[in-house]
Amino acid sequence: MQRITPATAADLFDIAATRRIEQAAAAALPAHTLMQRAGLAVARLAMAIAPHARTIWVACGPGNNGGDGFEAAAQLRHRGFFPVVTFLGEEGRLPPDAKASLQRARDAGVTFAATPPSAHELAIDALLGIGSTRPPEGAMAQWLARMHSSSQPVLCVDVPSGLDADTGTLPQGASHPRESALTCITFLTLKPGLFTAQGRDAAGTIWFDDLGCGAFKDRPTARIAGAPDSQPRSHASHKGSYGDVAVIGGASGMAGAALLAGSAALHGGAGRVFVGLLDPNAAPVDTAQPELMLRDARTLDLSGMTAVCGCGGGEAVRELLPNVLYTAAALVLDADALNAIAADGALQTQLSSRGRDGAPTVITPHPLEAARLLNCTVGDVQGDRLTAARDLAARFNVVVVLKGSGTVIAGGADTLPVINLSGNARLATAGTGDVLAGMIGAALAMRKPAFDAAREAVWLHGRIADTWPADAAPLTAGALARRASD
Ligand SMILES: NC(=O)C1=CN([C@@H]2O[C@H](COP(=O)(O)OP(=O)(O)OC[C@H]3O[C@@H](n4cnc5c(N)ncnc54)[C@H](OP(=O)(O)O)[C@@H]3O)[C@@H](O)[C@H]2O)[C@@H](O)CC1
Ligand SMILES: [K+]
Repeated sequence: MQRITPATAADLFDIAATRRIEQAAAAALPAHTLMQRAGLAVARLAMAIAPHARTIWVACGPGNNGGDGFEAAAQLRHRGFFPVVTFLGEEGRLPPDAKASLQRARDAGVTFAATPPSAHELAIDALLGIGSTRPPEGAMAQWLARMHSSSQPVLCVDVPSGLDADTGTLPQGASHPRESALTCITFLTLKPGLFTAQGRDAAGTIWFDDLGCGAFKDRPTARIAGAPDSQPRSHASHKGSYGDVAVIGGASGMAGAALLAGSAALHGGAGRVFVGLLDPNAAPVDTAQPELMLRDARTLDLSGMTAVCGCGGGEAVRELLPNVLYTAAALVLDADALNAIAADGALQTQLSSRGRDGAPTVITPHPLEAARLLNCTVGDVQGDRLTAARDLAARFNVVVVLKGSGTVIAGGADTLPVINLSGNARLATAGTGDVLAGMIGAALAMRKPAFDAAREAVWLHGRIADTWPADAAPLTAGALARRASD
């Protein structure tokens, strides 16, 4: 059993691949072995979470997820605990594994009840796993709401019931659990939906158990990539070794966004950082960051530079985009640059031919910007973030950083997308996106391949938030930028 952390590197498998893997694993073992192992793993984790529990409520559904619950209840009873099982299903329609485990729970002397116990110290959610086909309703929805409104911990079996294990979406109106009390133990494969969209909030702390089946020979859907390797700088290097970044943005009243991106590029390790401001009346120097070389955006020659374009760009950035797309040696497009491209077919054509020509290009949309670029709704993007990121990457021949909970980094068809696990809600504050764009710019300027530059910067950006002291002042974008070298 392994706890999944932001530093974990592993492949993710969708439901279809998980089914194939489960079939192959089951065929290689005596009947019911997988479910017995799954139930034992649930019981062990339950005992670790609530070692002094008097009552453990095990809510079991109509399929094999419920079977895992019966099996866990049997194992808990054997160890002196008092599980109370509530079962929502028909015994006659249970799959064979679950039926066998139901009998094992009965044989172990587990208590069965028609309604949840009046009090419990731990709830085990074994209602639905990867076989969820529709939103939970009636008693199932009520039981889930009851678990999630209780102050007692919840242990989800395989996936939180109702969560789409491929996309991480929860049915509309699903009760929203509190992360602190949530644990999920998932079996055989790590599923992408646990790590993006609503998955992270719904699952809480995630544990993985391969049920003794080892590594799998199936095509992963995506992966979690863990911490990037740190590469020490060689002693015989100089500022030219780390490249030039030019931030293009900061229209009237929005200079701060461009300065934040510049600061992040600087602290992220770029050799020299120019900030090309779009506001002709902008101050000629940032006295707080004199290392930043402030220029009029229209005067910068971007050939040989990495441009970070769009931060605080307003409408003004639009007129510069044809030149930026044409000349920048490497490019990060953010915010207003993306909005301008979404509204202009000619810029879209230019962007995709730039990518086709092999010029390193990263776009960093949040879901609304992604929806504009894909000409769909935010709901469509959030309903399947992996597909949205892959579609954008394919359409524009770029590396895509689709921001949000479980940021997705997608590249070409032969690159497995990555879901990033570092970061938290401290990043939900103005300017953190500008900082990310600057950090990616610094990594590109150091001539890292675009996908690696994006993945590493996203991870580091999140890690700063994860390591921000709980008792410190709130994390501001300025402070985030200054720690970009961490
Ligand atoms: N076999 C093994 O040894 C192992 C199995 N494992 C475990 O099996 C799980 C997969 O089992 P599974 O395929 O039976 O699917 P599961 O999620 O239990 O649900 C299917 C049932 O729910 C029903 N249903 C669907 N939605 C519903 C709703 N909203 N409200 C009410 N009912 C709803 C659906 O009915 P139907 O849609 O057909 O009407 C069907 O009856 C997997 O996640 C893991 O926990 C692992 O431990 C490895 C070892
Ligand atoms: K479940």
